[in-house]
Amino acid sequence: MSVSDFSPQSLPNWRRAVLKVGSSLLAGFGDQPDAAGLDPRYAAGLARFIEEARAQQREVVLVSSGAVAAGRGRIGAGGDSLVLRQALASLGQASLMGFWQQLSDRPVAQVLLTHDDLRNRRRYLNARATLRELLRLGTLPIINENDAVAVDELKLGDNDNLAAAVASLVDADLLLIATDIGGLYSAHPQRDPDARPIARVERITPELLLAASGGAGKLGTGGMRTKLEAAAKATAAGIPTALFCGRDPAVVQALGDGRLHGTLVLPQGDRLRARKQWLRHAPSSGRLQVDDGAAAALHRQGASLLPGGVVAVEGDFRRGDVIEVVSTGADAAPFARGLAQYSAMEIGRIARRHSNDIESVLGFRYGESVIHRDDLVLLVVDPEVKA
Ligand SMILES: Nc1ncnc2c1ncn2[C@@H]1O[C@H](COP(=O)(O)OP(=O)(O)O)[C@@H](O)[C@H]1O
Ligand SMILES: N[C@@H](CCC(=O)OP(=O)(O)O)C(=O)O
Repeated sequence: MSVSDFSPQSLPNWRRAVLKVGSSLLAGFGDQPDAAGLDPRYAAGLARFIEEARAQQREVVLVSSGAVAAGRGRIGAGGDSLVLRQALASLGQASLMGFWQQLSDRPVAQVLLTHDDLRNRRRYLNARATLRELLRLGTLPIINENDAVAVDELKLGDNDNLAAAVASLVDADLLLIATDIGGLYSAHPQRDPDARPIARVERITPELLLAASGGAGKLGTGGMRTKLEAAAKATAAGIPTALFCGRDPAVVQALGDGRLHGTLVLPQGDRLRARKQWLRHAPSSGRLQVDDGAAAALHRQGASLLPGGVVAVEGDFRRGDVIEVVSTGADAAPFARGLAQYSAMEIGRIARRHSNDIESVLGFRYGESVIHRDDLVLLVVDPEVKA
């Protein structure tokens, strides 16, 4: 099996990507690994890819495994029980961050998440706001599962699935999964000599999942199966997913030039359409009445709803709920929907106020808008604005 099994194809155009780097690229192969058991021989190329992407005005959120391997390297513990892995992850996480910091020109920022954080609407929005802010500040956010507290139902289980969840969380337009093999094969490539490379996947079928179920490498958690599961989640949200070998400098270099040697899993529909479709049909928990100025701003593509334009609040919704937006006047049919950044009670207090006053009125602030433009969908097109 070699990387040249996968002939090049165009990578979809992207502006924000989530890059997942598995333990198989960070540890377990060095004759002289550093004190934490991590070895930069492959990570350095991936860090360079991230820097070059930033230079092209692209944003990358990194999901990095390797804490357990780093912890093991530090104290040389054998064994594989869950609680030992949790302890090793705690021992290794700081080393993992230090490792990436040494390879990166920009400040790195650690975000540890569990499944629970992503299921809970408020924590989901908070994590999203933090990640957006970290990107705005020009830092490199690095995400890992919060292994010390995550067991069973709290756990996403593997970083491939975590990366897919993060790709939706940050509205990425590409998920990149770097691993130690060229891409997806029709069977376990190290065990089946007839395994064929699969460069393009239109739909993830049960047969494909079965082909990918042969288990992980010696350091990895889920093998190809969890990568395909992650790709299924991301592509269902409209995010194309690329699987490639992070060990081959030529493959990583080509990626920066928009060429993929690996497996591309195609999105099921358009990313924005998938999200907007959801916003359009999710049950709403309340309404905001807005003045003409705000209505006109929302009709112009790209505007968020600011508290100053809100005239009245109806319903008892919470931060993160879907709400409708209506104009004042006789015709009260909603013309937009979106996710509330603040609860009904909070919006009641900041309505008609300038965004700069939010903090002094509420004592805290999640952001300047009551509905962020990324979370807003227009239901009707205003003919005057369109013309
Ligand atoms: N059908 C398949 N195609 C490619 N790799 C497979 C397949 N089935 C199992 N694998 C295994 O999955 C491994 C990659 O997963 P894993 O070890 O979990 O890596 P990582 O640490 O990068 O997440 C490969 O090295 C290979 O041994
Ligand atoms: N959170 C764990 C990684 C779990 C995991 O999914 O590992 P991998 O299959 O190498 O991506 C760690 O940092 O070691």
